[in-house]
Amino acid sequence: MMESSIKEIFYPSEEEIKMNRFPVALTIAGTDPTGGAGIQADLKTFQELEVYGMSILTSVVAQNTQGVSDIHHLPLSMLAAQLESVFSDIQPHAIKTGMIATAEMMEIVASRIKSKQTQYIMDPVMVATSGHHLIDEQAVASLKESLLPLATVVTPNLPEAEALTGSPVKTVDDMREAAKVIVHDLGAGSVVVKGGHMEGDAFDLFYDGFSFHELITPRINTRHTHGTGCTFSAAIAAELAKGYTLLDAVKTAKQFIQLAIEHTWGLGKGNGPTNHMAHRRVKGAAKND
Ligand SMILES: Nc1ncnc2c1ncn2[C@@H]1O[C@H](COP(=O)(O)OP(=O)(O)OP(=O)(O)O)[C@@H](O)[C@H]1O
Ligand SMILES: Cc1ncc(COP(=O)(O)O)c(N)n1
Repeated sequence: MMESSIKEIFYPSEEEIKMNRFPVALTIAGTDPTGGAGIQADLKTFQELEVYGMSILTSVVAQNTQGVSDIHHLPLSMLAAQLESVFSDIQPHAIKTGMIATAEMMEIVASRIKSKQTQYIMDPVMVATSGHHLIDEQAVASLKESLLPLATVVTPNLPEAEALTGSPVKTVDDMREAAKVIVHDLGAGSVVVKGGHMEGDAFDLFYDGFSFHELITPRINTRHTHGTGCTFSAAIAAELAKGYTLLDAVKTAKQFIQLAIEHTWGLGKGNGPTNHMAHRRVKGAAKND
């Protein structure tokens, strides 16, 4: 009895194996030794959403809930070698990129993603919550020209939307304008402009090039929002890897991050990480409402 129940829970069905549709997601990002952001947060999120996670490191970051103390960018040859290791063996159904600090790194990643028919989620990580810059100034141009046009969806917060569009993004109207520029001028397939940095409700705006969808949840009054953007975009990647539509994936990711923030453990002396397991506590949480 025990044997069969374990098998049911942890192993894909014969059907899933046959269909080769055991969902696989890949994150290409930096690290966070305290586990709240970067590839650590991405892999936790993939796993919680029952997607097999793979990860490629771009930079090793010495950071915690109080800030970033040092960053080591991996040699370009190591980035290329990791990409070859993965793509020569296991094909992901969705690829997510987070922190990619230099233009050279972005060009290497873009050349591999371009050759893939896969969903690509770009989290345009630029500045950590602590204020530390995680990307070179000149890399922003490469992010816009090489990576962004490949994205199925891009998930800028307000400062990142400003950096991408060159215009202030402070109000909902600004968010709408920025969303149109990011899709129609910069070439992203779709965009979620995240309103975590605004006052009032946690208001995100999803734009797919045709219609706007407002995703609004009550703002949680907490300082523990380290890695919220990483976790949110990783959740979108997981849901797309499972075959859900873009709108359903974004809705599920919104629910996931809301619970992760609401049930934070408050770890660390600064801005603590979210609780990637929180969704398990909500019995029968709707997958997509
Ligand atoms: N205090 C909060 N309460 C509820 N939702 C929040 C809160 N802060 C952020 N969010 C939500 O978390 C998600 C991530 O948005 P946010 O603006 O924090 O991204 P970010 O700045 O890129 O995150 P980070 O840089 O910390 O990884 C969005 O869905 C946003 O609405
Ligand atoms: C490797 C990595 N990627 C992304 C972030 C942004 O997260 P936050 O804005 O919460 O610091 C980070 N701090 N570290």
